[in-house]
Amino acid sequence: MIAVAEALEALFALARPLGRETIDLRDACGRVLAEDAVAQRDQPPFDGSAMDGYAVRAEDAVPGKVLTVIGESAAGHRYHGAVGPGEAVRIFTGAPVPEGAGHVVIQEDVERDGDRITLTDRLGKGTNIRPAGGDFRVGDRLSAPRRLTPRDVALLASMNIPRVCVARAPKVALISTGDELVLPGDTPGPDQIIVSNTFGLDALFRQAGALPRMLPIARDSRESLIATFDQARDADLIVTIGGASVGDHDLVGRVAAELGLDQSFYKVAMRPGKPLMAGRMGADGPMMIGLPGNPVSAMVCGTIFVAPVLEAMQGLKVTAAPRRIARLAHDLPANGPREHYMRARVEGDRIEIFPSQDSSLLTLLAEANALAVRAPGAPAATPGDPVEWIAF
Ligand SMILES: Nc1nc2c(c(=O)[nH]1)N[C@H]1C(S)=C(S)[C@@H](COP(=O)(O)OP(=O)(O)OC[C@H]3O[C@@H](n4cnc5c(N)ncnc54)[C@H](O)[C@@H]3O)O[C@H]1N2
Ligand code: MOO
Repeated sequence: MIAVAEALEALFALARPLGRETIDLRDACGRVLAEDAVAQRDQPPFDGSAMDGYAVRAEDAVPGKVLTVIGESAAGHRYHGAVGPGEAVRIFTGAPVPEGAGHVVIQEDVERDGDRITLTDRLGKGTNIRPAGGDFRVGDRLSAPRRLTPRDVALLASMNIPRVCVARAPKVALISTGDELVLPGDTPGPDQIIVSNTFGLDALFRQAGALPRMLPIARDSRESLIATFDQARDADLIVTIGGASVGDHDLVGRVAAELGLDQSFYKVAMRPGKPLMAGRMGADGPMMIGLPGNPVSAMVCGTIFVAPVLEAMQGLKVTAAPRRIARLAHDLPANGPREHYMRARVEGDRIEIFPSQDSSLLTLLAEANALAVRAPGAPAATPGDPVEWIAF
């Protein structure tokens, strides 16, 4: 058995960065920017008004001043001309500030009578003018690599970048194994259950920017597994679920070896997740990660191992899930010899670790928002003790 950190290192060594592709900006959210995006223009492209009001010369922006309105500047339609002494241009938010103007007096600070305005004595401090290029300038960059957020998409749009170069999304073939499994919506036989973690992992991998494909459930036979693996040849990563342990029907390791798996490791000193395996299906074949079948084990291993691998494949920093510290809400017994990832809830800086950690319990899985991490052999802890945790 190897330690979690060693397993992660071995996985990162197996993960190969994928190529790039150029896609429409509307499809870019959640993808990883592979090349710096470069602004094609200044924003704003002109000195613009931040408010509805009157553009006046800086020296005319004094309480009590009486000015003559000579025209209008609206968003999309500038005033062609300059503002002279004693003059004002009616202006609206987003409109170009006319030449000569150094201040926009908001309309609430003005009394208007025909073409004449009188500035009241309430004039605010700022000029209400947004300088040209004050947001970004042509040539400014959004640096790669970076997972694009909806906010990034807004910025890229305003930089006039309709298509972006992103890392290709890793193709993940998800293989569930077991005679006992049927899909949600099917009618299970008396000894059957519904696949669950396959769907959880599918969602998790999508969040990590991958394109998972759920293959038909492989039955507990060599032939069925071989046929299913065969459908996964074009994947970047094959993730199997179940059949990883030592039972008579746990065939994944044996069949994968028969199909050319060059195994990197099998078994990790962690709880849950011990029977994890990984390797590559031949020199040019897909990477393979075999997850344990227990629903919690599969989701924990998906979070701790597979999601970071998917990030690495997309060119993001090669790093383990970040850990934070919270204060324990109760007593906790000493840990055993394996690193323990315990379902927990974090509220503020307080962590409550669930009393049952049975790796089959999906209700507690859904209830958790954190995995408390306990080092091998950690001594008993008491309320207020610091505990490391990972978002889950
Ligand atoms: N004698 C031993 N028995 C077991 C050991 C051991 O070291 N010695 N390890 C235990 C540990 S730890 C785990 S974890 C499990 C993992 O076993 P497998 O990876 O072989 O998983 P299965 O036996 O196929 O399934 C376990 C459990 O999970 C259910 N399952 C499987 N796939 C799914 C799915 N896609 N969706 C929902 N549920 C699934 C399956 O029905 C079983 O109940 O082995 C222990 N045993
Ligand atoms: O380690 Mo198994 O993964 O406990 O449930």
